[in-house]
Amino acid sequence: QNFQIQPTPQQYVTLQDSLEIPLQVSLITDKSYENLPAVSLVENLWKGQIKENGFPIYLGIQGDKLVKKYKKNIPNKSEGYYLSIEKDKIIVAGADEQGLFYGIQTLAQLLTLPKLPLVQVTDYPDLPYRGVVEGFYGTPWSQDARLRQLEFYGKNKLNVYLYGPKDDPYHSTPNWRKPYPPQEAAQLKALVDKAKENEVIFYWAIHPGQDIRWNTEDRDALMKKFESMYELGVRAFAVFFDDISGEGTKAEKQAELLNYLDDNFVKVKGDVAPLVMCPTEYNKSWSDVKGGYLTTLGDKLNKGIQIMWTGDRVIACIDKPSMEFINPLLKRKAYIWWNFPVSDYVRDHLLMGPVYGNGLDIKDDMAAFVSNPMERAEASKIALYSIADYAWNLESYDSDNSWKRAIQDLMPQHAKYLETFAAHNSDLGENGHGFRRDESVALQPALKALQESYTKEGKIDEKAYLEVSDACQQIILSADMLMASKTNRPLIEEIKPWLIQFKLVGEYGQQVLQMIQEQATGKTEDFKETYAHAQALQVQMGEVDATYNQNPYQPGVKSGSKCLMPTFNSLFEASTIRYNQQQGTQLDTRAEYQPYTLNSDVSQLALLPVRRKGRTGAVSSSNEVILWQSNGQLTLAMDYPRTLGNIVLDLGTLDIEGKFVLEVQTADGNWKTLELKPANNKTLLVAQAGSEQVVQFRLKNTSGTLQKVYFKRCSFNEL
Ligand SMILES: C=CCNC1=N[C@@H]2[C@@H](O)[C@H](O)[C@@H](CO)O[C@@H]2S1
Repeated sequence: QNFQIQPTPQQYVTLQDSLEIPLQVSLITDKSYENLPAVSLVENLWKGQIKENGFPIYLGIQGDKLVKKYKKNIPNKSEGYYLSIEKDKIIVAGADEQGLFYGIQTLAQLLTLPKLPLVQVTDYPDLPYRGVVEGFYGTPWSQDARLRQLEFYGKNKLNVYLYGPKDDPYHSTPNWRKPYPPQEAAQLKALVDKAKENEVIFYWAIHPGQDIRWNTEDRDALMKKFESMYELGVRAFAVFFDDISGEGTKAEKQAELLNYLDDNFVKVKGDVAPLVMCPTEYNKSWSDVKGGYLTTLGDKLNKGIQIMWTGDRVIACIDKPSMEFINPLLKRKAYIWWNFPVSDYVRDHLLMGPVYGNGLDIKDDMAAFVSNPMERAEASKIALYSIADYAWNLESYDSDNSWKRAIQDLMPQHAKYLETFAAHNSDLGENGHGFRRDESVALQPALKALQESYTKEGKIDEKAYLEVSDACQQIILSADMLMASKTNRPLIEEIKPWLIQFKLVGEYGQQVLQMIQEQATGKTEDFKETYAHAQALQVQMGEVDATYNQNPYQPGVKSGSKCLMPTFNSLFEASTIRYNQQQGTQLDTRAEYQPYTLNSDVSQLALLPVRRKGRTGAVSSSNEVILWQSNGQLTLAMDYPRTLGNIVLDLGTLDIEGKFVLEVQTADGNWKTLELKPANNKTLLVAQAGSEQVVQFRLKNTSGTLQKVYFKRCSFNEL
């Protein structure tokens, strides 16, 4: 059968028979359950059709005499359930109340079929905690987006949501000490209630590390803040010490504080979930095992406290070796914070592709698997759907099948169009973490064949040509249909700039195909106009990129950036070069121009992409603390000598005297030092590059020791 339960259940037996969906049902359950989320859910499935003599649905929890005879069928696993749909009754028996809720979520999915299949589902999750940490930099999700998320988590059996948006002032420095104002407090309370309805544990996280003082005053301030959150109904707490520098990074102090909170708040309250903490060294590439930070946490932190971990690098897939490295150090199973589909370091890209690359053999090595998503909440649901699938049943996870079901679930009426869009908007582009994803997978062979046959021999591979031509039509059609969609408007509004860009990519592809066709078949009279049309589309794509989603980090809108655009640009250039050779013309052959090149021996900077916007060049910023070794340097080289105006830097501190030196090399080969002056009361430094033409400039750590700085900005403009 083509219907699949989400997440894939542990055991699913169908009796090859089905049942008309009962119009009226009677709920037979222990009366003390009436306001359980599970019961409210089943009442909503048969709104108003709950009658005494209706079709019997038995709802029970292991231990109730009501489900005594199913004792053996109910899995002895937390959140497990047994669902049996029979000719004359339905039984939903949970190992606990969450399991009962999930059994009904599964029943709800089966009710979307024309008839109810007679099945027996025996199911439970591989991992005890599965969900989402709203932990990204950027615009925090809106209240409505969060309410929709919590409903989505209930449906997909995700049971944790950690509230920790870096840019929420009451979560982080300096206002973490202050209680939420009434309006925000009311909104958080609404989220706590919605989470409860969906059997989701709502974790409220605090991020005090940048300015916390290790004294009783701040410790009490933290207790007080937790108390005020407890009043709002929060029953799960987290403390994040990531992306900070200075006093707050000390492991002993962090452990002391957390143990205090554990002993004097969590254990005292009695109805609060285990504390979760996010360490300062939160990935292997940053950890200095000998330094003892991780082993201090592992040794000193109360055993019940969970410790988060992102894997071998900030952005990395999780596998067995990763877990074998960290668990012994922490002396517990790491609580995985998976940095996907978060895109706060590649903000001009959407990550809509399949979830793949995590080990299927590590269900016993992780305490949790939570995803850090994109600031675009609805668009994140494609990945979150598959993360729910993976975390519930690792061994049976199939990334492509899951991705297709995720898309079907998100836009049932436009699944084909959303799949076309998602397939070509999945890679991150160059980025400081070096993390990449597949893109345009199904079309890659044809794109490659078309590009090779034309750029090498000037010939058209007909089969590839037709396939790419059809794909371009599909792209234009998909973009138009999605932009005009009447369903899931919140998603369409989020991705609209990328849909506009995606349509232009399809149109640009069509013109480029025409260019190579006209050039290869000697129809050169039309070439000039087709060339001009392609250029007009390049200008429009540049406009979209310079208009939407402007932010100080990775501004703009990239679509089809891994395969479609590089292929189309390469064919544009090759056909224009061939045309110029044939006709003796001088048409400009540049499709997309990148005149600046970055080089660095500081590993966290080496891969950072450089972007050009108009006459401004900027190195993509990083959210992290940069370990800039002594004599380490960052250079920006020009393709040819250019006159530069200002060079602007933000290293998170003005105190670079005797630590960093900025120099430029002019066209005559000489180097000269530039004076960096504070630009305003924050941490911006500016230097005038002078009137001479510059070949390259470089920033060097001349302090003789390792420097820990931020890398918030490095930009320059051409005069
Ligand atoms: C285990 C703790 C992870 N803490 C992190 N804080 C940062 C997050 O706030 C970012 O969204 C993410 C992607 O840029 O990078 C690190 S990951």
